[in-house]
Amino acid sequence: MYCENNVKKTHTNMSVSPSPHHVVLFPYMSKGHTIPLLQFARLLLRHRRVISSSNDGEEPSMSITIFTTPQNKPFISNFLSDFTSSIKIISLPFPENIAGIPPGVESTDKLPSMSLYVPFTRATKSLQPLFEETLKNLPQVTFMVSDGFLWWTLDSAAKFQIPRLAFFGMNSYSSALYNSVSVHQLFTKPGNIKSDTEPVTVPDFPWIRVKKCDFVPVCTEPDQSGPEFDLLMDQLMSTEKSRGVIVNSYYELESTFVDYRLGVRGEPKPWCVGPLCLVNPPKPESDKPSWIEWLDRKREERCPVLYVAFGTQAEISNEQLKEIALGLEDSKANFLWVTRMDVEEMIGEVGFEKRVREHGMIVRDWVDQWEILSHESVKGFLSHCGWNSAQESICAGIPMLAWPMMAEQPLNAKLVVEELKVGVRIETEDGTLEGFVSREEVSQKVL
Ligand SMILES: O=c1ccn([C@@H]2O[C@H](COP(=O)(O)OP(=O)(O)O[C@H]3O[C@H](CO)[C@@H](O)[C@H](O)[C@H]3O)[C@@H](O)[C@H]2O)c(=O)[nH]1
Repeated sequence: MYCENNVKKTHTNMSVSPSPHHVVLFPYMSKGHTIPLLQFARLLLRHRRVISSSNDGEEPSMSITIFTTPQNKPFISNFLSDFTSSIKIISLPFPENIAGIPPGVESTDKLPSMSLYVPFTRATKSLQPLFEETLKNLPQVTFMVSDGFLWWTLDSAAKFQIPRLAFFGMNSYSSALYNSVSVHQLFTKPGNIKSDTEPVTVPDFPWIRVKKCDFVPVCTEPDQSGPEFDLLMDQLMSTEKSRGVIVNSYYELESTFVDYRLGVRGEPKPWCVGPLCLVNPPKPESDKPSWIEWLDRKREERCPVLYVAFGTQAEISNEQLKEIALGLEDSKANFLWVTRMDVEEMIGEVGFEKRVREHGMIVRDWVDQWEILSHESVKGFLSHCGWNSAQESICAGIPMLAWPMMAEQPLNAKLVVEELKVGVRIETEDGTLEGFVSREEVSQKVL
């Protein structure tokens, strides 16, 4: 890519490099999509250029403009607070008066329900006129990376002759399986399967068996129409016409599936730029939140800790939450549970936190998950297998209890359990994705 060429030039000639590249990033308004693109910004800024041959002065070989909306700007500024001189953040107002979406909600983790994903995502198109007005007045842009969900940014990029790369949060294993299942019409051909839970062999990967419920319904229902399907088509078409796809993963982790994707005709080239969690800067020792102090104490007591977290979008019923809480309590394992929910209130068990106080801590704040997974006390991760969480766990060397809940998470769980063999699957009672998980299943797998 551009940055590699530039670095080569600076190192071979040791002469003053050409003026820096200017990159535009436009993350989708969801933490699981925004975080890896911000990490990608960090990665780009690591590339240095020589600015003076006399004193070997260097500076980042790129400047970056990040587009977002007002409510998301503080998170982004905070995340990249050490790079203020090379990064500019521009807020475009998010539309109001969208049916079902409360005013001020500009990120999927704040949505009352993920069933609002389609109107929320469609609403982002109203940012397009101001986005283009702003692009007109920016210094020349070398390339743009925008989220695959923001399909309309391809048209904006084309208007200004900017090469656009699409960022997709999925790994190559999941993308390859989605592609293969679709090409072979494994689930969409009528009569091919008897139930959503029947295992079927994937023709391109004969050692893998998948179930219909491992895939989002919009991709497997024979009747392929409706607002969700139309949105998906817009996103896929715009990705197909892009210059490339940025993937937060690495070749060595899933080479068979990267090779498969490289061979798909008509698809833009995937660039594996991960694992992006490794660019996270170390935290200062002086700045310890209470949960890190708690983990420090567990290290002194030589007690291994299970980290429990289900990402930023999972929707868990009160009944299911109660089984998780009581399963963790029964297991007697030390656990650190990060959740936005008020567990006691939702499970109707006042005193739960006090009861488990000796071995469990529940945190409702935003945490630095990478810092937690990197802590010596953490020896396991009960996770929904969002790709960021799963890859962070792999990079930190922490085995997972894989409990997928939505999106491509069932495939991430298969990758973790069956291909990489670094996790154990939590099973629902009926084998479906939405099925119920008993407290016994939780406590037995934890042990
Ligand atoms: O208090 C918190 C909570 C989360 N995180 C981070 O937030 C990210 C969450 O991402 P992920 O684990 O992928 O979960 P989701 O938020 O559920 O991610 C969505 O986006 C992912 C990437 O596309 C998909 O793989 C998931 O299925 C989809 O639900 C991770 O980097 C976490 O480290 C924190 O740092 N602190």
